[in-house]
Amino acid sequence: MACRAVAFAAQAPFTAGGRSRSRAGVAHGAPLARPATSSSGLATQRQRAAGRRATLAVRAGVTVASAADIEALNKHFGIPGRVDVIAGPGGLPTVRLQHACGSSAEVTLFGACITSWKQASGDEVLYMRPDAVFDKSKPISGGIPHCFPQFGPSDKMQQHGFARNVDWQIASTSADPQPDDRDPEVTLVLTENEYTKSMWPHSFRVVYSVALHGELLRADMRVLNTGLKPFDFTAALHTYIEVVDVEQAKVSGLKGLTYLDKTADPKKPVEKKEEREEVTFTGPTDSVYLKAKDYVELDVGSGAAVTITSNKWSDVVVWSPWTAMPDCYRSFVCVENAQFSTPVTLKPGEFWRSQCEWAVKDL
Ligand SMILES: O=P(O)(O)OC[C@H]1O[C@H](O)[C@H](O)[C@@H](O)[C@@H]1O
Repeated sequence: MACRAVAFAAQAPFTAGGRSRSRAGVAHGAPLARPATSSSGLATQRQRAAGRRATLAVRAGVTVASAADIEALNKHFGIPGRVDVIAGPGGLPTVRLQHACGSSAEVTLFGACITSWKQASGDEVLYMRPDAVFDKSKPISGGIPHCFPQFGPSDKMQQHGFARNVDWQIASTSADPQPDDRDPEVTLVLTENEYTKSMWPHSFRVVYSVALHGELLRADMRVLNTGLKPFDFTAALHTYIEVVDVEQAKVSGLKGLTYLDKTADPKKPVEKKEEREEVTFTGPTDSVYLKAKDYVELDVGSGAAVTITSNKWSDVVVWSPWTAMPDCYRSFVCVENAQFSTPVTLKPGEFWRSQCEWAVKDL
């Protein structure tokens, strides 16, 4: 693991001094997916969608966040040029991280969703579904949304839990003062409120840090039981990755694992064994690989792969909706780190921590 950013209280805005120097990236110039909806096409789509939703939000009298709110957050937490609070998609307050090497990432406070991760070349790695909306009427459909405290359907709460459907708070921002290693980072926090308690009667704190280390994206999630009784949870980082075409995409690192095939009925999965060296896509796919290894790779079909290295996430989910989403299924695959097969039990005062790193490599 590379060194962590030194925590830097953002109340005193930090302007990194010293010479500016980019780190060698993971895959400078690696050719990323360029499907029919290319990265630039996607970005344009996203801006258009954002514009549409902003208009709707005003018409409906919904205030996503005023410019003054965003300015105040930026004044408090911004580290100019490295960590900036901006009006993101649909005007949602969004933290933009920019690494000295040219890479960037964006995280919305609504849902703590990583909506964008770009390499230094400007290539977007993540995928935003065309039906994504940014007015808080539903979770953001794309990027890396959270599933917490529930992965999948539940009788007690919405599919995949409430974390992707509520506002998180910025706890801190940082940038490493070492001139060679300026990892911009934001830490977001979610705690219980009346809404979460109506579905899940527990006191908790989720602390989620997102950082850029060169072109590599890093997420660190901690869940703390702040209440007086134990609770169980499941979770996932529901990562949407853009591919050239779903039929050219391949996931490796899953051979030999037992998986739950949820395609027929998510509530009654069928247990199977993965015999394939590379998982390819020829129809709807919804598989939870149990006790997965800490490394999987998604070949996006352009001569590049997204590598996913994790720690403490027990399972990997591979999902393609296929023609159930006719407008977009060809352009993405979800490869998700999940904690599903063994729910985590936390006693009062206990915490669980998991980490994940995404990088791009040439094949
Ligand atoms: O549409 P969403 O609620 O975002 O869920 C999208 C998908 O997420 C996961 O990958 C699950 O395994 C699927 O069963 C589910 O359909």
